[in-house]
Amino acid sequence: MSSLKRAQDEGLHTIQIEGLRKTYGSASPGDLHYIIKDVNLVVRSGEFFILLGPSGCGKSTLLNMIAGFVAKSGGKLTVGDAEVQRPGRDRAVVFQQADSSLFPWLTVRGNVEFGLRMGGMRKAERREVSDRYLGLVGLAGHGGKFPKELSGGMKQRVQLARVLAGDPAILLMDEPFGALDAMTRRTMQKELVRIWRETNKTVIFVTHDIQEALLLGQRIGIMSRGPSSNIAHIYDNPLPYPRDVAAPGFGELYNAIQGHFEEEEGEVDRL
Ligand SMILES: Nc1ncnc2c1ncn2[C@@H]1O[C@H](COP(=O)(O)OP(=O)(O)OP(=O)(O)O)[C@@H](O)[C@H]1O
Repeated sequence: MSSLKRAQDEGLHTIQIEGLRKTYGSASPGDLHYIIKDVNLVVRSGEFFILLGPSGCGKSTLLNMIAGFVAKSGGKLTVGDAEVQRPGRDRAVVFQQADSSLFPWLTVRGNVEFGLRMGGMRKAERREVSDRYLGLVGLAGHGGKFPKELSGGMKQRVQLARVLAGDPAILLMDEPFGALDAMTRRTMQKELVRIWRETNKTVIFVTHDIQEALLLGQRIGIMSRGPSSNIAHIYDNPLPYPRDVAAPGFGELYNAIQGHFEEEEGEVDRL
């Protein structure tokens, strides 16, 4: 049994969030402006969880807090037994803009191997790992190219391969396909599901696209409109993988989630 699989079985990478809050600078305690407030959530090891919500509600803030990039203002946030206080090798983030995360002076292979080289891994082993992950993301044979020679979708695959090469237990994905054209996006969604099923990683995936949420996630956490946003409702998505928008049940779930947002909009309008 692999160490990741064993860790999952033992719940070592379960993410537990209780009463989590984030506020940005305020002069007096009575005047606190909460970005997120009282967020409660448990994400199980190996789960594919979606954070879905309108622009500006705090999805990236929450993801970055789990990553350890953004400090909490209150509440509890643990991975396994450990309180999250800083970034860790068990968690890695895939950003929307691959451009800003890839080193333009390194080849595709150089980018994928960068973290491994910094970690002191020997060349032959690095080569083995980068071959494996470039193959997994469909980039075998492109290792010698530079980022500027790649399409947007290919760059995003390199970013994913680099993150996977570090073998984090938890993948935190912040609208990773948001900048791609519709066809490439669909291909990447399918690839991600395939990779997730092959690697058993925990995925938390941020999107504001209901269709994307339904194609990917086992559970979909709906964030309320900010400020003081929290997870207002969680939808289970039991549809079998690989998924298709035409699958029975897809439309019903889509309508339920859309209805949820329309109701919330109505409440905002009535204020
Ligand atoms: N460093 C910061 N200082 C002050 N306010 C911030 C900071 N970072 C984010 N915010 C505010 O927090 C709120 C939530 O932002 P966040 O980027 O988390 O939302 P989001 O749901 O990911 O949005 P989008 O879907 O548009 O990316 C916004 O109102 C934003 O202006």
